[in-house]
Amino acid sequence: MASARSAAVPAGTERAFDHVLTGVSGAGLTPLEVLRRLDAGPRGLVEDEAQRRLERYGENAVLPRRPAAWAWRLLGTLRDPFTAVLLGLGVISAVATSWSTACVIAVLVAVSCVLRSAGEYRADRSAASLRDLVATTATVQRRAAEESAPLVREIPVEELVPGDVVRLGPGDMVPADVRLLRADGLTVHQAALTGESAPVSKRVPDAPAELARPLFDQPHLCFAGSSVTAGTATAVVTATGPDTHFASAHRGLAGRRTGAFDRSVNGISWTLIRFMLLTAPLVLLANAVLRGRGLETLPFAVAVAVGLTPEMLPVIVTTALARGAAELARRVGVIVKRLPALHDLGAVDVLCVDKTGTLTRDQLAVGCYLDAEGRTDPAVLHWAAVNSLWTIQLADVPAPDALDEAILAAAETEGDAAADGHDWLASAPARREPALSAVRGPAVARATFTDVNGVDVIPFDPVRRLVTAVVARPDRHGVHTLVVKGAVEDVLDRCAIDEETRARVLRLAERRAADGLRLLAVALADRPARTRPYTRADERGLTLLGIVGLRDELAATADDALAALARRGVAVKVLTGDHPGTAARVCAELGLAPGEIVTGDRIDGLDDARLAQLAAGTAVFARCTPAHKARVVRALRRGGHTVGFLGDGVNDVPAMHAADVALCPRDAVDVTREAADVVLADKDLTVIDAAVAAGRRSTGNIATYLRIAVSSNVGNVISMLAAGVLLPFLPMLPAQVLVQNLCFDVSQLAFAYDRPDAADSRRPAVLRPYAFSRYITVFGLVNAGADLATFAVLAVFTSGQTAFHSGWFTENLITQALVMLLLRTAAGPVPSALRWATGSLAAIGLLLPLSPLGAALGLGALPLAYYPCLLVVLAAYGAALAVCRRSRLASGGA
Ligand SMILES: Nc1ncnc2c1ncn2[C@@H]1O[C@H](COP(=O)(O)OP(=O)(O)OP(=O)(O)O)[C@@H](O)[C@H]1O
Ligand SMILES: [Mg+2]
Repeated sequence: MASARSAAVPAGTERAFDHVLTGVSGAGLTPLEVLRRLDAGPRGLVEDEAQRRLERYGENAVLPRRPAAWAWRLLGTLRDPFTAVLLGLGVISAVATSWSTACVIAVLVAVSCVLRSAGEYRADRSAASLRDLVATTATVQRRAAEESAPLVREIPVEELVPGDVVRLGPGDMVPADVRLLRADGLTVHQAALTGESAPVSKRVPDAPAELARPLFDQPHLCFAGSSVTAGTATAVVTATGPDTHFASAHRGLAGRRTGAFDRSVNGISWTLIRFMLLTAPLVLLANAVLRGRGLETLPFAVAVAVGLTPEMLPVIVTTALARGAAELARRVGVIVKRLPALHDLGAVDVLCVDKTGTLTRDQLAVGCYLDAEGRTDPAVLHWAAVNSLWTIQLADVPAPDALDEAILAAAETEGDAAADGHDWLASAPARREPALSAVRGPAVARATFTDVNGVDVIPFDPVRRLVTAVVARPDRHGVHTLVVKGAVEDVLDRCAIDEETRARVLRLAERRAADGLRLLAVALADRPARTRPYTRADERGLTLLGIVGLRDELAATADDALAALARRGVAVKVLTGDHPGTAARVCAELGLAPGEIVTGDRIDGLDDARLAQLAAGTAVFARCTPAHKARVVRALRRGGHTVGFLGDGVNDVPAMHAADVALCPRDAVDVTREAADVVLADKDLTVIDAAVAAGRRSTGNIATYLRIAVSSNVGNVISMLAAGVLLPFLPMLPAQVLVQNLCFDVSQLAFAYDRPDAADSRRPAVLRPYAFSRYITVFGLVNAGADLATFAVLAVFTSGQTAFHSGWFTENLITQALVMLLLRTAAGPVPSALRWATGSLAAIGLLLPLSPLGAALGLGALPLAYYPCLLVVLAAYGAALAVCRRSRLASGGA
């Protein structure tokens, strides 16, 4: 595969370590040789050298972090379907040599593109600054100077350079392409590169023969874009940023999942475009059949079609979402990393959460330690502590784990209390291990044991649900002791016990779990000492010691948050890896009726359709592996729900990817934060309610725009068709139609600043194309009625097309302003943006026909007698709107 990599590097590019890269993956170099070729060492780069390399090779980012240039942004907006349709119509007008229409369409396209790129630029900038707040870091080992001791510290991922020595632990993103120097039980998830969903194990290979495998299967290489699911490692960076395999595979691809937002906005856009494409032939046909007009009506038909296009939709959407996101960040510290996720959040009707650290505080305290008979036995706690201690000690990156922390703290207290009774816990002096004391603080460091020595670790993973520490005991020469702790069922599966004992221990666990305790079983096995590493295959034939029970406090605001979500019509489901009994108790305490609890094994036995059925009616899923969680989420989505997932662990990542919108607390591990669309300021769950409400408000504003824009456009088309047939001339000149349309569009931007009715955010808000249809029909007809009344007035008071055009133009703009004020959903005071917009519309409507610009457009002054009559028509129109709204004749919408 060496050739594959070298082939990917363009010839003649002087990238830093091409020679090394090819060598690294192919030639079976030893770690030391790799380091030498990278001009690096196992102790890490010197800071100055790292700085030089950063300047030379650039930031370690796949895409440049600078916002795109203006020209690119403008070009990008041309790709949107509305703009494309407008441009198409412009070309048709040009071909028909209707130059004025073509020019006005060009102006329209330009205005909408400029507005749109300005809106997107602002939105991108604020989203980027929000994202920076939750950016991921890499653990790097560097030295201040050549002779200084190496220092392990966190740096922004972008500052990594080739030759850097990095540490990897569970929950880390692999920050660049790296070559492993040392690895311990490392498994990584490389789905982003290979599409393979199961994690693969990585290690420093024993035999060079293994290096002949395909690139991504090579055991000693890890790649940017993958993440660590279990185990730890130390590695040297071989390629960064655009040189990584991830970058070459994803060049130009956004690679995001499509959520509810993309589906609904795309759906609406295409419905409208289809409708619009139908209008032009209809206008042509009506004029041809009833008036015998020919192709000379083409520019008019085109203008009517353009008038129907809500080309400001993308601008409104971006502005409304960006405003919502900025407000959330300011008010409750919730960070929306991807704007459409805010809409999806408002649409969520099922929120799945994990238990520990989400519903509970993840501040555990040991509640009991029992032998297999249910009697208190300090030896159980002791061995659990030995396991915790060495799991932490032997990891390259000590990963904080509340469970292990609690066990060590309890063991220390127990040791102090029984200092003379038990000799299993040495009191002092403690052997302070730098890695541990750095992470844990003094309390844990004191609990170090002097009588056992860690040899190896088989790290925890959420599928196996257990962790093994291998230790050597001073009193047993030539023997290694495997200390295993983990989920009761999974440890029992690996113990040499009879069915009866197994059943008894399971019952004991059941009883304790019903008290809400988290349970771990502890087991031992002696093996002849060896130097070969221990593997999962060694975890069998164990002797059961007993179980440790840990208590976890409920999160302070969890019950309030769940109640608030229920009021908003969001069903909460718990997906946990824990014991069903523990999960049931926690849910009951939170007032969440657990009902029947479904376990992971049961999920395995169901096909997708049956699972979808079951999932809809189940509130708690226990003993779930990461894959189970993801399957449940997918099943719920298939059942028509919009699903959010809130989790904080590596084991939640697959489910987060499967959900419409993924949430995590700010202190979650890197992969989880990377997978999340929405990052919560802290573990206070009540902010989710605020976020959901903000999402629904943004969606509400977009829906208001759509309802009003589309219904008045529909009204206009009906009037145009009617007038076209009734009049001996065109009811409006193409340029007039387009100018009027431009005024409508720009004024409607104000809806992004409205605050919709609170009642609107009481249920999940989804934009559905067909939900608007009744509303649009009713108000479209009322609008057309006002136009026809105006035609009658004009017929009485005026003659000639200029006066007719002017009269209708004035009426149209003022009715539009009325509609905007009367049909907005909010009951509160009119925001100033909307006051300005409607005021300006009315002013333009009244004054433009009198101005020189009006004259250029073919408009002119109107007889004074027209105005009082117009007032009567407007009053009647306003009254009709109010009646329709009140009678809920036209309910529907978002
Ligand atoms: N450090 C550990 N050592 C041993 N066993 C553990 C450890 N952490 C978790 N387990 C076991 O693995 C099971 C699943 O843990 P995991 O962290 O995967 O659960 P989860 O899905 O995150 O659940 P939760 O909803 O409680 O967060 C736990 O119930 C426990 O029995
Ligand atoms: Mg968890």
